[in-house]
Amino acid sequence: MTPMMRQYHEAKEACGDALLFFRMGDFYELFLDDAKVAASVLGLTLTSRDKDSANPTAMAGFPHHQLDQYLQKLIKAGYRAAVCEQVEDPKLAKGLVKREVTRVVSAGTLTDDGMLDPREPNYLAAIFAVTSKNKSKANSKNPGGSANARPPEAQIGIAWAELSSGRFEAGVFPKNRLEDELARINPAEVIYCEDDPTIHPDTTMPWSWTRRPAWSFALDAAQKSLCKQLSVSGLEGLGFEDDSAPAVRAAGGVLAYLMDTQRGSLDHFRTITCHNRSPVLQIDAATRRSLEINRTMRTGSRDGALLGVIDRAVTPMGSRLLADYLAAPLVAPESIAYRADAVSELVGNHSLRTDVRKILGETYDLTRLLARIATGRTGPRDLRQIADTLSGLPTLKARLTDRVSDCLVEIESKLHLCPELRGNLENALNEDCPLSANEGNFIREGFDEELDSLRQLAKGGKQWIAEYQQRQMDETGIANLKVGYNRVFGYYLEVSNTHKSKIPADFIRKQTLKNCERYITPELKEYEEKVLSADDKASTREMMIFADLRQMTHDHLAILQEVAQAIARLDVLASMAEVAAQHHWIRPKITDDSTLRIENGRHPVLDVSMKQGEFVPNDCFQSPETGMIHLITGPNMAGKSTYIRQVALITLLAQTGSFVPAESAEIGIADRIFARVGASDELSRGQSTFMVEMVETARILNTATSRSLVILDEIGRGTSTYDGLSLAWAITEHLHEQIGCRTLFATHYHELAALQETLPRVTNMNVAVKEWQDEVVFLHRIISGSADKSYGIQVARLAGIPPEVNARAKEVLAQLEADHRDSLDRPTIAPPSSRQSGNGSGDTYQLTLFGYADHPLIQKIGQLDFDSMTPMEALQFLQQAKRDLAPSVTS
Ligand SMILES: Nc1ncnc2c1ncn2[C@@H]1O[C@H](COP(=O)(O)OP(=O)(O)OP(=O)(O)O)[C@@H](O)[C@H]1O
Repeated sequence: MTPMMRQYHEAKEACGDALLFFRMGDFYELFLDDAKVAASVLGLTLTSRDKDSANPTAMAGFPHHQLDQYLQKLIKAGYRAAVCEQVEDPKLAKGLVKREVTRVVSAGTLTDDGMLDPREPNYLAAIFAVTSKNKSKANSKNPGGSANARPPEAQIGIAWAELSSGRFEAGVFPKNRLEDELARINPAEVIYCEDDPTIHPDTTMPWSWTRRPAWSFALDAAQKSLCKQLSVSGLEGLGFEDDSAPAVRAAGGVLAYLMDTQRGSLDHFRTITCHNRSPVLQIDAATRRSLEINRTMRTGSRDGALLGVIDRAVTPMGSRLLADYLAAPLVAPESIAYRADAVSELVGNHSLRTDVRKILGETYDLTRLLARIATGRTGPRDLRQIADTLSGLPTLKARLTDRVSDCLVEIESKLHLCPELRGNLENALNEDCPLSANEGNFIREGFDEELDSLRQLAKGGKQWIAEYQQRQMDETGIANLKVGYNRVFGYYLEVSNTHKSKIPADFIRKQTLKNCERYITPELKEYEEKVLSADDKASTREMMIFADLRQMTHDHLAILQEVAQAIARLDVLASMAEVAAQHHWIRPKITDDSTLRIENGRHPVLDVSMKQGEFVPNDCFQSPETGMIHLITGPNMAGKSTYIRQVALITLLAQTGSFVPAESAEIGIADRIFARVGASDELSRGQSTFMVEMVETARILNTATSRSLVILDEIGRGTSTYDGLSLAWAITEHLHEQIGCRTLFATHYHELAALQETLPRVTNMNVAVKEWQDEVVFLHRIISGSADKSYGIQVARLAGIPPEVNARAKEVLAQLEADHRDSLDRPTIAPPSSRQSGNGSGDTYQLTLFGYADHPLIQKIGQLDFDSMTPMEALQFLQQAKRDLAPSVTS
């Protein structure tokens, strides 16, 4: 093995399962199996080293400037990559150039702008489950209560961090909420303990999974490393009490992974937030999908989802924070009011809003710039952008003075101007700076005397060389004599063979090429010395100044992070205000009960995307007094789903502090929102559509509280009509009797309308349509009462079902309806046994699909007196009954 291959294997060993990008001169090379993966995933050409040997080594490579592009492709394909750089100047290296793995890149540890969507956070999450094996360690001081207490709910610690911003949070959650919490965080990568038998990575999820050794989740080590990183003596002060051990272990896992992969400093991780200390509106993964909060269901894109439509943020920081706000709306009325007051002020003050947005629009992504400073990956352009961002702050701060809302006052107080830092950066850096310091020439002329004089010398030297070339041409009479430069000889004079005879005696020949010869002269060498050393000295000096500026900025890290956070918050509030002002949204009244009063509400997405006035507004009034369950019937395409989603989205928006699309709204704070809307295809997860629907419904029935908001769309559709209707019936009863939460249930089972007669808090609603010449006209207006017709066949025609199929469907429908009337006339269904025994009401009600109470046969049976009948008479009665039911039954 060559020394270089030995060096390669050492590096490869240190980076585990990551593919190793090995820097060789101007190329990155991959070897052996890595090369084969790279060839297939990245489309690189597979070649081999030592082709003639018995064991050639597979290799594939690409020019160094294409690194980002290939890293991105590899990470998208679910791989991790380690970058092994040359860490000394090859010119100065004695023997083999020193190389080191400088970072390991994975989906959750991306920081390069080119690989990140500026509007999306990019979290790395770690999960740590409390299993019987590690329970005593995880929760030593709180082993789970007394002997006869119920076994404690299984728990899981989740921590999440963003390398590109320094945001770090952790919390303990019931284990059955794992998927929901991960859906809220929406991480790019999830790490978990390889020894944990209870974690089964679901590879259909949109994040990648990485196994990590158990030691990296050890409690003691986690506590120590977190305290060291955050410069605190204990984690209790940050809200992590004894019962937070799983969260601490998960956070330790995150930190260990970052330290392992980043090798550089993590100075921007300065604190960690304990998630459990500030409860939020709980939204499970299915609801998040159904409501299309971040992504649309069909295309998975941000555009068209709530987030994409209402995002008017002018900075990427604002866009990312808005995503966080929508992912975790608030439940404390005072916190909601704190934000809403600020939105209100910005809505009411047009010029303030416009000015603020204009200044914010000129700032850069301070959060990510600071992360690059902290991790030592910063360049001159980053520093210049920090200076430019700071330069907008005085006007912004001035614009925010004398504000009324506490939130804006707080934001103003956090816009630290950092005049000294700004002055230094502005004075030192050119307006147009290169990305990398190695490119040089970014320090302004006049900033540093020594640098200026070195630059002058270098420039003067080059000029001298040009003059020297001219002089030599004149003196020798060689018109095509040139001064050239290469690394081996430095400066030389090049003369073509045709002029060989004119070479003066003081030219010293250095190299013979095919058509020319190269010479040096003592005079040329003397000047070369000056020029080159001046150039070198100038770049060393420039690097020194750059390092000072970087250090100075690093010293302001904490204060600048506060500024970045303030800018992001202001941007989100101004974005909310902008949408509200543009689309005439109003501030909802937030109450602490379970009322919902929305007058002329609109769907937030359609309200923004449809032309003004096109969307038909609708009311929604729910309260314990006026009814908590709305059963909404109506034809297909009438707008049932739109309506129920609109109510859920208005509630969600209201709890983020935003205004809402309505004429007036009173929203009782919901603790959870559940949406079971539309069939989601989970075949890849091995579940049928009906199964998914039932799993999600089961979860609603098991976890909703009286303060929740539930929206259900056509529950039971994926099975037989009888099964579906029975389930929908029983689910509605359960929601009414046992949970008592606000519920909007859109359904095609018109039979459910009968529930209004016996369940006091059920109200029937339907969506108005008009029939006109066998056509159906959708009015999209929600009115009280239940629908009497489905119009499915008319809607099918609109969808392009061929006329002959449509006509036949009408015939079949007519036949079915006639049969239905003859044989199943007004059946009855008894109320649930619990209700019968519970309140003794014993009500019965009619249901056209069920029971046969009014059937003549049933009535005859009811009139029989068995005591006075002989067995033969009973048999004869049965025979006659069978004959009466002929022909359908007897055949
Ligand atoms: N209030 C409204 N104003 C204007 N257009 C609306 C309104 N509500 C719904 N629509 C339009 O009608 C279409 C159908 O709405 P929606 O999907 O809510 O109907 P639906 O009753 O749930 O239908 P289905 O029973 O077939 O699922 C939507 O695409 C939307 O564009």
